[in-house]
Amino acid sequence: MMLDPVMRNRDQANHQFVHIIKNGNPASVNSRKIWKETEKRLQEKEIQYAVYSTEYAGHAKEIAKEILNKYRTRTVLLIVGGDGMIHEVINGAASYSHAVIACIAAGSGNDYARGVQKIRNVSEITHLLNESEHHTDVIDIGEMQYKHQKMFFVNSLGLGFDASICKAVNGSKRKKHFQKWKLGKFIYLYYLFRQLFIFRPFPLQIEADGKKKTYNKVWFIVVANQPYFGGGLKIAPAASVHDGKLHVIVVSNIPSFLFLLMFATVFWGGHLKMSKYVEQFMCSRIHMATEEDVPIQADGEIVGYSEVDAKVVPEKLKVISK
Ligand SMILES: Nc1ncnc2c1ncn2[C@@H]1O[C@H](COP(=O)(O)OP(=O)(O)OP(=O)(O)O)[C@@H](O)[C@H]1O
Repeated sequence: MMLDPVMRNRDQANHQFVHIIKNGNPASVNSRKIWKETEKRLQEKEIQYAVYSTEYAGHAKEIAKEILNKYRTRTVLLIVGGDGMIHEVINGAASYSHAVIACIAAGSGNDYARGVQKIRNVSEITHLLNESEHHTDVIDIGEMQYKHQKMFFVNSLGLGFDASICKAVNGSKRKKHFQKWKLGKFIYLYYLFRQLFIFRPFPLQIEADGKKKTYNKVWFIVVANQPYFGGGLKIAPAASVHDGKLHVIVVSNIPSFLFLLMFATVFWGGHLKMSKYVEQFMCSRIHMATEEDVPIQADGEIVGYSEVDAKVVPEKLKVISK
C-alpha cells in the first residue's frame, strides 16, 4: 500500500507534525463530532498533520508500519479511535524506537486514554501534542504468545468471562446502535448480564514466574498492564505501566449473584476486598491453560482460546501522557 495521506496546515510556522491514524468506519455520531473538534484544535494550535483513514480491520497496523518505515526520526502517531485501533497501532509501532503514540479517545471503552494517557479531553491532548517532547513517557507493555503467534498488548490480556463479553460485543449487530446513541459503554453492561446466564466457570492451571497453581471454578483471569479494562472498570487498581510487572487478578469459586455484586464494586476497586474469591498478585511472566474452549482477549480483541503465555516488556513504548 502506498501512503496517501490528506495533508493539513502545511504552511504553518509551527514545526510540530503528527500522523493521524483514524478509524475510517466510525460507528457513532459522537466519533464524527470528536474528529471535527480534533481538526479544529489542531488548526488552532497550528500543528501540522497528515490523515490516514483505515479502510478495513487490521489496516491501522499496516499504516503505522508504513509511516514508521518512511519517516525515520521521532514520529508522533495520533490514533483517533478506541482500544481496538490502539491495539493494532501498537502492534505495528512498538518495535520502532522513534514511534510516539498519542490518542484521541473515540471508541466505546477507551481504557487506554483513561489509564495510560490519562487524558480524554481533545483540547488537553492537542495542548500536550504542541509540547509533545515534554510530555513523552516510556512505558511497559505486555507481550503474549498464542500458539506460534506473538502479539503486544497495552491494557490487559484476559481469559474467561471478560473475553466472552468482548467476543459477544465485537460480534454484535447491536454495537452500532449503542454507539450511535452515545451508549457504547452500556453494551458491555448489556452483555455482562446476558453472559452471566450462559458462561460456565472453568478449571485453570497457571505458572507465574515459575510457580504453578491450579484453580477450580474460574470466572476469569486478567493480566493487567494498567488499572482499567471493560470501559472504565478498575480491575487492577495498583497496576502501573512503570513497575516492570504484570498485575494478575483471578476470580474463582464465586456464586453468580455475588459475582454480579462484585462487578458493581470494580468501578472503585472494591472487589479486591472479596479476597475469598478474588486473588491478586504480580509477576513478570505467566502461562495460563484450561482444557475448556474459553476465549482470550488482548486489549478487548479476541486473540485465541484456552492457552496463552504472557510477559512484561519493560520500557518498550513511547507515549504522550499527562
Ligand atoms: N475501516 C474499517 N472497517 C472495518 N473495521 C475497521 C475499520 N477501521 C478499523 N476497524 C476495526 O474496528 C475495530 C474497533 O475500532 P475502535 O477501536 O476505534 O472502536 P471500539 O472498538 O468501539 O473501541 P473500544 O475498544 O475502546 O471499545 C478495530 O478493532 C478495528 O480493527
